[in-house]
Amino acid sequence: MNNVLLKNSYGLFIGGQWTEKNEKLPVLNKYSQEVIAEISVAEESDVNASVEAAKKALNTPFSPYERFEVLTKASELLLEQKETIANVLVQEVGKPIGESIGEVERAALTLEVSAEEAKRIHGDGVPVESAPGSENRKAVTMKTPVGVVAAITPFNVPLNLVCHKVGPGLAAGNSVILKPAEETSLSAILLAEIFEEAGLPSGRLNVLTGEGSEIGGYLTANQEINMYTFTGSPRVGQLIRGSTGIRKVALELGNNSATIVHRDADIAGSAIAAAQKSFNNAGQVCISVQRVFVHEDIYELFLENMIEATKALKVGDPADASTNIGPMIAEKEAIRVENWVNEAVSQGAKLQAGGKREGVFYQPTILTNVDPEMKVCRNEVFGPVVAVDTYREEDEVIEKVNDSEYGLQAGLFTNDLRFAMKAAEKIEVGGLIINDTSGYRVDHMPYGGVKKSGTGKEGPKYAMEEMTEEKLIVFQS
Ligand SMILES: NC(=O)c1ccc[n+]([C@@H]2O[C@H](COP(=O)([O-])OP(=O)(O)OC[C@H]3O[C@@H](n4cnc5c(N)ncnc54)[C@H](O)[C@@H]3O)[C@@H](O)[C@H]2O)c1
Ligand SMILES: O=C[C@H](O)CS(=O)(=O)O
Repeated sequence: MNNVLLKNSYGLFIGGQWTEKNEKLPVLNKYSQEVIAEISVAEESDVNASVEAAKKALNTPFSPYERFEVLTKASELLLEQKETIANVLVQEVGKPIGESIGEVERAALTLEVSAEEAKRIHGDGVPVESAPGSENRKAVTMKTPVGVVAAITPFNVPLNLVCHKVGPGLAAGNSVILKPAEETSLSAILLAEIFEEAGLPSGRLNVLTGEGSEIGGYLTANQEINMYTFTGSPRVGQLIRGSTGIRKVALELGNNSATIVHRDADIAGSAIAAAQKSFNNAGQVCISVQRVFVHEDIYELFLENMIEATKALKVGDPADASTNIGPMIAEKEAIRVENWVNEAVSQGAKLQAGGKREGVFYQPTILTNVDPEMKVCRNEVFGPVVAVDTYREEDEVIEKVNDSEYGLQAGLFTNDLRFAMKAAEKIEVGGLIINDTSGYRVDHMPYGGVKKSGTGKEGPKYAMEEMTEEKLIVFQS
């Protein structure tokens, strides 16, 4: 694979200007651990300057059709640079090249859908005249931008999850201040360059890089920001919720996703799907399959198939097209996963595949004989580990799935419509995927969790609901 021609260092993007700072953070190639570029570290004054630039930009009209044009152009430019940007994802995330190309394609689609939604923003007619005494009135609602939106994003899907905030944010008529994850900020910076080229008015998108704990504090303290949209860990999500008062907050947080494989399921198909969705992006996906519940009648055969599919996965250089699983984001994360698996084994779990770490790599790992209180079941692993358990009764498995503080998505393999309907009613998640795993997502669908998995929905149309205010206008004649 060709090396991308990245610059040595990148600046902040504020009010349409790129500003280099003296203080820098390195971005590592997660496979080689070499520095690929440096990013500037924003200070409080930069945060405040970006808020001023964002507010100023709101004073210049930016019509829905203009937003449509800019977002469409950005989507096209992203696709034109697909290979280059995928190459950056390979390096900064350690994501295998096939998946990285897939992420760029999805990101372009997210922007395209956002562009389309920009033309569909509309309010409603409200029949106030039907209330006694209001016969001489008429009312409509208008959707107005919330104003300045701060978007804070995680390391694992650093381009598409940024597009899920910037796309709807701009489409809804807002200005956006983006704070991408420090480990993987380069793709977000390249996206800002693309928006510049696409003709986005100055100040509508600002990018601040640096340590989240510091910049996050400056962002939440700034009272001129109208809304926060955050994707990341529940810990940080709670911090943001706790420090933003009555302002709007959308939170897309973690999960320990479950998938049920019922006795009538396609055993081989579900086992292959579960293996793929447990381990893609080294399990660093919020809807990654972490807990599988298999009906007792098919358990042995399912497990055999899943172990075979898992052992066929190749771990290695993410730039190599034959690689399925690359490095984790950092060695300390691989060590954490290793500790959790070792602890589970010491508590009685059985290793069916994997269980070994080599530096920043952790092998795809299947555990059985698990207990719900083990960390690998109770917590979010965010690594290539899956716990496979059994069940006998429908109500029992629904209870097992719901025995979680999270509730983002779940999967259920069955052709039994009655069970599927019951599961749809009883399973506590934002999305239930029938005949596929928890790991299914297309970018225009409503996506978001219940319980500790967050509040608010993404998918451009749904995110734009969150990023607009519904204003009522009443006319009296
Ligand atoms: N629900 C979803 O759609 C979704 C998608 C992807 C990832 N995630 C979750 O994200 C987590 C993994 O990502 P991560 O490790 O990058 O998460 P993280 O919470 O550590 O970081 C996310 C972002 O928050 C910033 N940040 C850190 N401290 C902050 C603070 N005090 N105030 C404000 N911002 C701060 C970081 O710099 C980063 O940009 C997992 O829990 C995963 O499930 C959820
Ligand atoms: O990590 C969670 C992501 O939202 C999943 S996806 O990449 O959007 O499918």
